[in-house]
Amino acid sequence: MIRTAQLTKSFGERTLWQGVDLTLPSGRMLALVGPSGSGKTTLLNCLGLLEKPSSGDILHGEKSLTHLGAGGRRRFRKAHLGYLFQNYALMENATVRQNLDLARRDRERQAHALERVGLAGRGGEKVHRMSGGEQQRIALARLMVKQPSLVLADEPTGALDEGNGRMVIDTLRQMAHEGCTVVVATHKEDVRDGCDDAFDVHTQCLSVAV
Ligand SMILES: Nc1ncnc2c1ncn2[C@@H]1O[C@H](COP(=O)(O)OP(=O)(O)OP(=O)(O)O)[C@@H](O)[C@H]1O
Repeated sequence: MIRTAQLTKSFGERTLWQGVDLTLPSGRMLALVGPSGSGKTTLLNCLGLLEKPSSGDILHGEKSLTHLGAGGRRRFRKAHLGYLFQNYALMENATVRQNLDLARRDRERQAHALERVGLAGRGGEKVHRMSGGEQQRIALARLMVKQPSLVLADEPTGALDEGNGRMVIDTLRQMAHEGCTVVVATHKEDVRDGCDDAFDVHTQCLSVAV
């Protein structure tokens, strides 16, 4: 389980959020909501150890993650974290399969994941020839192959039509069901409604579903 303790982030004089205490239990989906510029992506980046908070801590069990060095952060990210970010972070000149190999070289899992995201049989294609929405779905397939314990998703339905958007949320829900924690930054009401809990980074109000 990951939790934050009095987490605060400022850029210069401007404080985005302060004293954030969040518990992220496995099996649950948390939506990060709030107006544009309120700091949803920045909070995701901090949880993903891509950016440092100004103060406070992020804890995995009793272990502080904010005090890890570069090597420790890299190992933690590799072992535990999965990202579904807007730039997809795919190797564009490689094939879909080569991208999935980076997560885990398990052809059976890969085939299942590609089928789940509607890209069955496309493993040999070069990523840069595929559409934005298809690339977003490759990133989702890569997550399914990796099976991280914490998934961080930034507007994961952004480039997708309604049906594929629903498929993404259903897949994240399935991953939560299998025991991972999912955190989703979103403006979209249907995505928020698909999550269990919601944290408004602007008002710092947490709504928990019972
Ligand atoms: N490295 C940085 N230096 C200074 N300001 C930054 C930096 N990174 C982000 N910001 C500022 O922090 C604020 C929050 O940005 P962030 O992307 O986290 O918001 P957001 O809630 O995700 O917005 P949106 O919904 O529009 O994507 C913005 O005003 C942004 O300009």
